[in-house]
Amino acid sequence: MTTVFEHEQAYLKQTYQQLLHKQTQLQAQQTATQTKALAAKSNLGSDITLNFDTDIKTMETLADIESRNREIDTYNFDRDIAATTLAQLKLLLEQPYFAKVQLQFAPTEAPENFYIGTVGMTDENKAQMIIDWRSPIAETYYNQANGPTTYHVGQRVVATDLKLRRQFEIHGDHLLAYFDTTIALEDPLLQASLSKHQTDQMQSITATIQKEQNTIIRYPDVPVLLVNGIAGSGKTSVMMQRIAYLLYQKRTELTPDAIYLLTPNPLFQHYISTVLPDLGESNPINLTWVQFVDQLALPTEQFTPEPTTRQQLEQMATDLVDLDLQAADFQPVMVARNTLLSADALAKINTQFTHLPLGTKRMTAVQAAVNQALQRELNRLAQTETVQDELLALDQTEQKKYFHHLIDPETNRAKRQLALHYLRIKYTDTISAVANYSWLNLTHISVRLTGTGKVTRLQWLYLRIILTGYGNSKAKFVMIDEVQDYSEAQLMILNQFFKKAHFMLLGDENQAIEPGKATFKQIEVLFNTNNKKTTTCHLLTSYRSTPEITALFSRLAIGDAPVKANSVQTAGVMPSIEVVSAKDNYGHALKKHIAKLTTATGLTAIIAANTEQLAWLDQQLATTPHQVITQKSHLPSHGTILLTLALAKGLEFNSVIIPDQKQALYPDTPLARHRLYTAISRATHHVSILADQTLTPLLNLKGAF
Ligand SMILES: Nc1ncnc2c1ncn2[C@@H]1O[C@H](COP(=O)(O)OP(=O)(O)OP(=O)(O)O)[C@@H](O)[C@H]1O
Repeated sequence: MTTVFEHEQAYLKQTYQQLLHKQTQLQAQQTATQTKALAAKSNLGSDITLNFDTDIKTMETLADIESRNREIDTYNFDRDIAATTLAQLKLLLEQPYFAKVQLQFAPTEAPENFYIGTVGMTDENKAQMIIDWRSPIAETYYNQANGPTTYHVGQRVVATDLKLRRQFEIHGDHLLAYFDTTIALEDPLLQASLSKHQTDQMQSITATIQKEQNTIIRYPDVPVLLVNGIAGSGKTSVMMQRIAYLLYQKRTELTPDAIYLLTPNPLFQHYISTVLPDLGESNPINLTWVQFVDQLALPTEQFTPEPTTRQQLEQMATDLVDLDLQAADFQPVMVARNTLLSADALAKINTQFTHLPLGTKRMTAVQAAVNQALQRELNRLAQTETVQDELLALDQTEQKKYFHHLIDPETNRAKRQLALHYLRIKYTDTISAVANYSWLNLTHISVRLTGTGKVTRLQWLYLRIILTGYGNSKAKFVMIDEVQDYSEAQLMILNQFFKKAHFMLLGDENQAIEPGKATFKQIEVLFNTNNKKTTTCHLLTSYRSTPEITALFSRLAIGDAPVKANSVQTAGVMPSIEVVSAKDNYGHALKKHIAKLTTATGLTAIIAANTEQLAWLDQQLATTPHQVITQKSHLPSHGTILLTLALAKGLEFNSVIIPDQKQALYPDTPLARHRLYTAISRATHHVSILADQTLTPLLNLKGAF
């Protein structure tokens, strides 16, 4: 009689062979398509007679080219589909699936097996061989409850009976182990995954997503989803899995370029960059706040560096309604070095629309009038002898540049049309400047509105948004990780800039390490605008840190509700807290800790409170091997690194050393408490806190250890 293990191993081998077979077939098919596409491309030149002598001939030639291009497009489409499937097969050949559920849909029916993998795959007969972890049926695996259960197919709830929930450890076609599981805390695959050493890049959590995390990943599409979770509870992981889930669920309408991801810094961007490709999906647009603002190419005005408050932006919006635009609030529109519309003329156009409130509606109306004037001017210029002579004097290269073919206008009308086309290209910059409201002097308006002679970058940007409707209306989702690091003003801007997008905001108030950032209450109020409602979810289990480390950082947590943090990691070692006395050498003690914690695998991070402390530590460690990590670095896979707390945000390390040099770095203030909480919670297994003579009062945890 075959054992369960033998049976599963045989099934795995069979599935693996099917995957290999499919791969071979697709590769052959792809080569054939490529050959056909190449033949069609090379025939394009020889089969088609290029004739641009007259308008009619030109149209016929273009139609011919168009039909050939369509043929090539079809080949390209087939090739792209095959390439996607081949990429999915590559993923599956590493691990065909990680779990199986056995479901019985009716007492009279036999239970059915469903094998769950990173992506779904059908066999030669189009029968489902592996189901995607994001498919409705896979929900039964993540619900983590054997017996009668349900899953969702759109709005429909399907009832079923989960007879078996089996997890696999698989490498290629080798079954290493299998576990039949019933409840979350006994999840052996989770324990196996957590006990592995952390790598320099974040890993996906597909096989071990926990129930509370699954609820968020599969949460219905709501306008604003706020995830409030303790350190290491999987917020970033959940965010990445939800992106993959949304891309699967909305695959006919959502592409990665309609998803924006706001992350703390470039080091973190690199850290998470392989998660989605490992799930068979492309990365969305990933920006830090600084990159977001930079790509908006704001003018290089002298903005005041003072922080911007929500109240200032709100006041600006209120005052704008009553503002009477003057000539100085406009900038002339120039065409061919001549003034088409002076500032006075623009102010006059504005007065025609004062029945509309000052804001996007009024500015759209003014813009339409400005655009009409511009088009009239281009029409007029197209009829002038100067422009027509300029047109006829274009050499062959220039003609191809402007028209993609050579021109030979036979009638005046044809000449005029070609001249207009030529002018529209020649003055593209002017046309787009008009479309981008360059005729508004936003700096002048913002200075008038603030009334202080000073304007911040955010005030300027906000004015542009509320006055001209500036923003990105193509983005469908905006995910903001570490949302506690954003001020109310920044969030107001993001909310208005991405006005059509749905938001997912993830953070931990206890990790707000800079002053002046938005609280979760403020975030909720701020996003509860325009009939939007914020839905809040909580994550209270730490997957990163051992119970001992989780206990230490959760004691530092402050908030409305006490943090009921727990850890699913197996027990580890107690954090070490050492106070180096005046007669001992602090640098020497530090090196001793580094030597103890640096292992062949995993990273040891020395987290400096700020750049000054980092420079000091770097000097102290001149003879100890370590790497200073900057924004542009990539994390090494092992060894000792030195980095600031700001850069360590969102990352994790096997061991963390927190040098509390001179104790003043972590005084008893809420902000210092957040900073220490954040630093400690970066550790998975070991924490060493090393104080110079006096221990921070924050760690005066009587009876804690
Ligand atoms: N369900 C899970 N299965 C396996 N590992 C998990 C799971 N959830 C989280 N982890 C692991 O726990 C660690 C912390 O996850 P993550 O960085 O996503 O948490 P976070 O809440 O964003 O952390 P922080 O806010 O402290 O930066 C990661 O190593 C992640 O892989």
